[in-house]
Amino acid sequence: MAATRLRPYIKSDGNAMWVSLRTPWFTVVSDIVPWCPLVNVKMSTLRVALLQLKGQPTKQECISNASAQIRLAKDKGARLIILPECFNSPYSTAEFARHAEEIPAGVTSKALGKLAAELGVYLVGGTYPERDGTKLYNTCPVFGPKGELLCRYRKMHLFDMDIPGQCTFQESAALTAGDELATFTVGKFKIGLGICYDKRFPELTACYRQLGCDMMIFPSAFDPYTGPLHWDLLGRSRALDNQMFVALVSPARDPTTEYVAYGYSLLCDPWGRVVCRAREAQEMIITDIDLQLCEEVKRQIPVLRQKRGDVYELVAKK
Ligand SMILES: NC(=O)CCC(=O)C(=O)O
Repeated sequence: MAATRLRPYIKSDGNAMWVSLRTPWFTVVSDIVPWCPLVNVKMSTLRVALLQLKGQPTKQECISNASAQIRLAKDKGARLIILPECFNSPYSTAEFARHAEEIPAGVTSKALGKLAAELGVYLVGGTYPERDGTKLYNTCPVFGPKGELLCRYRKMHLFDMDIPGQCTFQESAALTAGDELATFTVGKFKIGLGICYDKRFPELTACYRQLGCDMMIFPSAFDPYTGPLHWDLLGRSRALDNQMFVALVSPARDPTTEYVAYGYSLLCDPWGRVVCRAREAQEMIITDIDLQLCEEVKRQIPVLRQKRGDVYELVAKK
C-alpha cells in the first residue's frame, strides 16, 4: 500500500492533527490519522514544569537531585523546566563567595547544559552565585535544547530587607546588582526573567511586557514572614497588570536551614488566577499554558492598548 502523505491541520479549538494531503480543508474530520503523535498537541501551548527542590548537603547532591527531577519532568512531557533560586547552595551572604562559579564554565552550568542537550528541553537553571572577575552576582542562566547558554539574568534588585525579629537580609553586602533584562523564546512564547525580590518592582515586569513577553519566570526563595501576605499577591498582580503568565519557583521549605524558603511555588495566568501551586515539601508542578489565553484577555480587556502614552510613559533605559 502506498504511504499516505500528510500535512498538519489546526482545528478551530487550536488542536493540531495530521491529515492526508488529499483531504480538502472542510472534510478533515473523517480523514484523521488516529495514531498521529500531533493529535491533542495545541500549537499554542507549552508544557511547563516548576521544580520545587529541597536543598541538599553538598553542591553535587543538589545537582544530582535537580537532574533526577528534570528527567522526571521530561518523562511527563515538559518542554520548559524551571529550577528555584539558589538551588545548589545555601541562600546566605556568608556562603555566596564559597559556592560561586563562572557561567557557563562552572560545574553547575556544565551539568545543566549537558542535561538540557540530552533531553532536548529548555532549562531555566534557577539561580546560583556567579563569579565574574572580582564581582559576585545572583544569576539565572537559561540553557536551550542543544545545551547552549541562551541567556543569563543577574538579579537587578538585591534583597535588602530588615523586619526586626522576623527577617533581616542584606544581599547587597555580598553581591553586585545586574542591570540588564534577559529574554528567550520557546516556540511562540517570549519569556522574561526576574529573580525573587525583583517581582516587587512592577516597572521591571512592565518593561518585559513592552518587549513583547507573554510570560515571566521568577526563580525565588521568598521569606516565610512576607510569604503568606505577599507571595500570591505579587505573582497575581504582575500577571494581571501585564496580562501574562507568571511562574514563581521556590526551594522546598526546610526549617533546619539558616534561611528558610517559603515554598508554595505557583503559576498564574493572564487573568491573575493561580493555575497550580505546590505545598511546602519537594514537589514538581506541571501544567500546559496556552498563548491564546494572553491574546484573548488582551482582546477582551484592552488595558495594554489603552495606556495613556500622552500622559505617562515607561522608559527602559537599557
Ligand atoms: N530571595 C529574595 O529575594 C527574597 C525576597 C523576599 O522574601 C521578599 O519578601 O521580597
